[in-house]
Amino acid sequence: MAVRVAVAGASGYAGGEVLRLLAGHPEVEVGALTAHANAGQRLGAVQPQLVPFADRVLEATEARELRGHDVVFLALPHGQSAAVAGELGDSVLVVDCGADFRLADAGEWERFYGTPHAGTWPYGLPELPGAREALKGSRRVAVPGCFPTAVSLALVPAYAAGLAEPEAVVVAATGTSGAGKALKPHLLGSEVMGSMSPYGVGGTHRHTPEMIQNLSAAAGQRVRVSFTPTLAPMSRGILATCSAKAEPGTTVESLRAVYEKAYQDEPFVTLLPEGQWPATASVQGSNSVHLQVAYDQEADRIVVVSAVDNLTKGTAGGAVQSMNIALGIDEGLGLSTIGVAP
Ligand SMILES: NC(=O)C1=CN([C@@H]2O[C@H](COP(=O)(O)OP(=O)(O)OC[C@H]3O[C@@H](n4cnc5c(N)ncnc54)[C@H](OP(=O)(O)O)[C@@H]3O)[C@@H](O)[C@H]2O)C=CC1
Ligand SMILES: CC(=O)N[C@@H](CCC(=O)OP(=O)(O)O)C(=O)O
Repeated sequence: MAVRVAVAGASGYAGGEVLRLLAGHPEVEVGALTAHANAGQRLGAVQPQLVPFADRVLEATEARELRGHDVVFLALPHGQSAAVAGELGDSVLVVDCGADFRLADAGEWERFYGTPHAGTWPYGLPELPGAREALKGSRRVAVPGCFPTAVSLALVPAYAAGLAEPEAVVVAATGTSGAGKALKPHLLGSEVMGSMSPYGVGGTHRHTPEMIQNLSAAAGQRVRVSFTPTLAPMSRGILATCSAKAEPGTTVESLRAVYEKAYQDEPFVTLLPEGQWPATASVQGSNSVHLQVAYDQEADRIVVVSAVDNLTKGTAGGAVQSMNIALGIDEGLGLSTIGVAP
């Protein structure tokens, strides 16, 4: 019997990408689609790429529209998820693409988001140690942020193997879709085209505590992270350059061996052949993460570069992958490893 799924926030970028993937999922039947300002519109008017659902009408995001489904994806602004989830009942699988339930530390949540902490749900990054076990059978999933996905997959193997000192530096370029669909002057084409710029500099970006949480869990000690995001003139994609000082004895061979072992059985993480570097175009529209590692002998630093599509593996792909695990169906259903480059 098909799994009946609703999507709240179906007019937005994350909700639209969830629907694109669900359209190709063989065990899913798409039910209610909800929105906020766009409630009452045909989906085709705001998401014309979603042809199979074009004539669906967007409902208001209210519990009565979302009840009666096996799975509800929430792709809402931060702070909106707890109230909706609270009205859905414990037997419904709620997959939250927002940040509300990602952090375990209430103090860190309040420091970066400025609102009371809603709680902590199993974390939807299955490739992290222990994550699949926590997701299996769960009825709540917190989908990671797009940058923490790219950075955690890049650095967790090094920390888990004790190859890196507990202080990482990350500079990551992102496409503009990471900021959502709402109009913002700094995202106008005339501001973004032909230009790159940093934002959230100096430890202020809200994904920093999420990266610290994941890397510290792998390292078994607190890992400090200096994170600088930059906005790149592209719609989708993240290219994260992550580095940390190497622990004594690290060699390029030991580093590569750790990453080969960590990801040899992971369908959505590809360690590229030596000398080949990740590019955002290669993972666009796919649930893949591409990685490359290097050991900078002169600086004595491990350097790991990762590429993800922020909307696919960085949000909706990770959400669907986590749904599959939670429901006990094939983890790869509805997901592709193939990008759309060029
Ligand atoms: N974009 C990305 O790369 C990523 C996004 N996410 C997360 O996914 C969530 C959605 O982000 P994204 O799709 O980018 O944002 P968008 O701005 O593109 O979409 C927001 C969605 O939420 C709806 N909405 C807006 N205000 C409210 C409200 N007050 N109550 C209920 N619904 C509301 C909008 O409806 P309407 O259009 O009708 O107003 C729209 O459907 C966020 O939590 C974001 O952090 C996570 C990882 C990456
Ligand atoms: C370009 C841009 O603004 N990107 C967003 C990434 C948002 C994201 O991945 O997710 P959450 O909002 O769910 O945490 C940012 O840096 O805040």
